[in-house]
Amino acid sequence: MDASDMLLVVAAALIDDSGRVLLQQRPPGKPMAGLWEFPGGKIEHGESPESALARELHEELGLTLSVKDLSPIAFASEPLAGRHLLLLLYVARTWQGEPVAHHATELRWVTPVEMRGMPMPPADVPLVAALVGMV
Ligand SMILES: Nc1nc2c([nH]c(=O)n2[C@@H]2O[C@H](COP(=O)(O)OP(=O)(O)OP(=O)(O)O)[C@@H](O)[C@H]2O)c(=O)[nH]1
Repeated sequence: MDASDMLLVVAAALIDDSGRVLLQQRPPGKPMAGLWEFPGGKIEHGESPESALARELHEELGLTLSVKDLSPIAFASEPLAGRHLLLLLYVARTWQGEPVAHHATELRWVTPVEMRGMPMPPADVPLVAALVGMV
């Protein structure tokens, strides 16, 4: 597999004071519409993973985060649509602003245990297991 077949995606588990995590629902018309995911997206050319994630959180939710607020906790490695997805999950407990769904159908704060009952992309299943142990 060539490196260009690799889809590099960063995502964040934003954790509030009561230990709930923010999920967003993928909108109709997109692949995996209706599934719940961690906010995030693809790393663009010239970006570090952390700066890509700060940009995505600003675009998708209107939040401002410093790259210092992002801590890596887990990754997923999965075939996806003829390519290979490497999904890097970070956690953040500090940010500025209130999340607003700019791209998603809906936002929901859930406990890691509640997350287990929500339909999510296949790559997210092991990430949820990792979160359950740490939040
Ligand atoms: N943000 C995010 N993406 C995920 C998660 N799990 C997962 O498999 N993905 C996949 O990783 C890719 C994220 O890139 P993206 O958000 O920029 O892609 P997209 O299809 O929504 O947008 P696009 O059509 O504008 O490129 C998608 O293929 C998405 O399905 C997750 O928890 N969060």
